[in-house]
Amino acid sequence: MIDRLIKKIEETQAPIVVGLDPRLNLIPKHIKEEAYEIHGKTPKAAGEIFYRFNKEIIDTIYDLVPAIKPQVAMYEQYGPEGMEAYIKTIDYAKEKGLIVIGDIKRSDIASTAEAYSQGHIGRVEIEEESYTVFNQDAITLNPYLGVDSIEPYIQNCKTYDKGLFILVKTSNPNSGEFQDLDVGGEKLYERVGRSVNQWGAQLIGKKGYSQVGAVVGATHPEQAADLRKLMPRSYFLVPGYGAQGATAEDLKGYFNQDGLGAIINSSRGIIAAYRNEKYQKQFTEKEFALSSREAVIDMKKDLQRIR
Ligand SMILES: O=c1ccn([C@@H]2O[C@H](COP(=O)(O)O)[C@@H](O)[C@H]2O)c(=O)[nH]1
Repeated sequence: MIDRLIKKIEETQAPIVVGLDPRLNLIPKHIKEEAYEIHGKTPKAAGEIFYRFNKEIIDTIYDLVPAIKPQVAMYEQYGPEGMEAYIKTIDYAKEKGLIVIGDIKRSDIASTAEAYSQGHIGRVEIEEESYTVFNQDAITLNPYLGVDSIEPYIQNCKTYDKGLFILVKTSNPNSGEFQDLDVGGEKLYERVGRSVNQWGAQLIGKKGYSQVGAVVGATHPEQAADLRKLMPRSYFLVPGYGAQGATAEDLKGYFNQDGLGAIINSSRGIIAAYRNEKYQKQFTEKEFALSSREAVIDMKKDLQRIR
């Protein structure tokens, strides 16, 4: 996965992942009205709305970026209809050649992690048949339960060429509450970073990076520079740019000298760009996807300044 991701980053010259986090209040009226007319104001309509919205965005940005990151919470809240939209979004993005990072943040004891791993990055078996359910290339995980909770995923990374991004230093304002605690002379996030680096050492790709990467929030540049040194071969998945306030200037220390090592996420900043005055001057609400395209182009230019 990591070599495929790096190849696409090099081809597009865009270390960008577009977060597909649809919310009904961020979706253009015409899409909602058409779905409500057919399905009523139901979870079925929500699923249809999300898929149509995502598809139009994917169609408009797939040539510019290497990857998308659907956030499972947005879909899961609507039950099976929401999850159907999640799966359809993944499959469509893959058809368009995009790498898909499922933001699922799972964590559980090994025997349960095994089931998550099979469903999300492996294959599930039903008697003598086996199926791919969620065809993601990589997923996000929470490391709180320790290495035995991560091992079932590492096995599937080897078998199926998949990737992991493990929470190391998250972007939220209270991330320091536990992650910055001193644990024997270092911060907890540093301790986790060392472990992630070690877990990934067995999965280094041709380009020198591991299939096991880290989530490092764009809102903590000092900690990121520290982690960059501790975990030179881990790819960083970096949320927090745009809507959460981080800027390109904050991101310099997330990349290695080779210009690689980080992929920056923007979700609301791209999918809701049509509500931004800057793009409203060029495009109508019905042309929301063109606003998203323009926002990706602007983000790419912004990141080029610091790489
Ligand atoms: O530390 C983290 C880990 C994950 N996220 C996720 O990234 C996106 C950010 O969305 P924006 O709209 O660009 O703020 C969202 O899916 C989060 O769940 C994060 O923000 N921070």
